[in-house]
Amino acid sequence: MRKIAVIGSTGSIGTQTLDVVRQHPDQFVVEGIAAGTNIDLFVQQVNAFRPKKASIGNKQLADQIAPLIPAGVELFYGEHGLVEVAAGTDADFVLSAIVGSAGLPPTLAAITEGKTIGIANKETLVTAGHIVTGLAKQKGVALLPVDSEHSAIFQCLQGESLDDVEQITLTASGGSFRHLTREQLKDVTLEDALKHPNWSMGAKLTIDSATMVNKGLEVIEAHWLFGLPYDKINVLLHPESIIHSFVEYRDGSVIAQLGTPDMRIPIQYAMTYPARFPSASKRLSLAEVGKLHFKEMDYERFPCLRLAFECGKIGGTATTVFNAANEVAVARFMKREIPFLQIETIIETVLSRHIPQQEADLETIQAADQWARAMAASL
Ligand SMILES: NC(=O)C1=CN([C@@H]2O[C@H](COP(=O)(O)OP(=O)(O)OC[C@H]3O[C@@H](n4cnc5c(N)ncnc54)[C@H](OP(=O)(O)O)[C@@H]3O)[C@@H](O)[C@H]2O)C=CC1
Ligand SMILES: CC(=O)[C@@H](O)[C@H](O)COP(=O)(O)O
Ligand SMILES: [Mn+2]
Repeated sequence: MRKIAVIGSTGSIGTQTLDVVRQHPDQFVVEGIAAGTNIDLFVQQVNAFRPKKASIGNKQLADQIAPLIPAGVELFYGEHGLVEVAAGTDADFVLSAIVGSAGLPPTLAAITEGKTIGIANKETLVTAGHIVTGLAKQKGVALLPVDSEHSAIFQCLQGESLDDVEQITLTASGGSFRHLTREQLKDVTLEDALKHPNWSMGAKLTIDSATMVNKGLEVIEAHWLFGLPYDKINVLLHPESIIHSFVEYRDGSVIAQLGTPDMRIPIQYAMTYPARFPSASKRLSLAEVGKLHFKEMDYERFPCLRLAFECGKIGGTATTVFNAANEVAVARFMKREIPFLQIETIIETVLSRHIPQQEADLETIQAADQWARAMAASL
């Protein structure tokens, strides 16, 4: 029986993780769950899974739901609660699935306690990749990818040597506006941005996919997860999201991972690794799909991807600032304060005012994150 904790249990990844638990009740027990504001779903989850520890976004929400929490479940709130759920139970596997760099403290706490991490929260690696991977190495902790592209690469690397890898290619759907020109992007709405062509995901990630920031975050995530230099990481437009990513080896062989766009497949793989369990997910029929399409990335059309590569190569606090500026810009777009194209303007402007610091410790990273947030909010 694997004991798990889910950080971000009410979100897209969190609910699908709990679906996997429901499909394999004899394999998993939920020791902890943490969420933000969705108290109705959170209370349902607490009553269904009876974790030892549960945490909600803030004290006010905790007081509101306390009478609905069954005996035997300890209720926490806020950042302290996230850390309690991530690190303070008997769970041996923690699924890190909140959104944004808020995922950093609980992920570091779980690693410190030696827990295996299923890492969906890419912002954690982009914000402090060297700290997260350094601590994981020191503690002998596995960071198992959940992001579909990284799970694909991880699967393609099984039994292979990294020395034989010529390059890896992350596929990109192109997002909600892939058929639009930059001129047409001036007038797009929030509602349109939230319609991803292939995946059902949280709002922030869906917007990131439309700006191609998501692929930029994923390039940096791949650098940290697989220890590859940026010139070995490639991106290819693939509108169907069937080939989730692939690895090219030095003998000319290419190994790809394919599947229907269903996150329960990579989530379950991380939860059961190195075993594979049965899954109810829809099977891929290539005959039904018929054709797959591919196109070189256009870095003029998607400047945020170019910026992400640049920040990744600079390293240090550059990626921290890239991520934090984006988080604030996306939140502002979702509040309808700024038009879509200003997301990239804000990221670019904040980066242009930042002097990156190398080999930054956690305090320096957090200061850079806060500075970028304040700057992005003020523009
Ligand atoms: N969705 C997907 O298919 C994929 C997601 N990812 C990554 O996984 C992460 C989660 O994405 P996704 O599930 O789509 O996001 P969602 O917005 O759907 O869910 C986010 C979850 O985090 C919780 N949360 C957010 N902020 C806080 C906070 N400060 N404290 C406590 N809980 C918080 C939310 O709680 P509540 O809703 O209750 O407020 C919710 O449970 C992101 O980093 C994303 O990039 C990666 C690959 C695929
Ligand atoms: C499902 C998943 O992994 C998302 O991160 C996905 O990558 C979004 O798709 P695109 O960024 O390719 O549009
Ligand atoms: Mn992805």
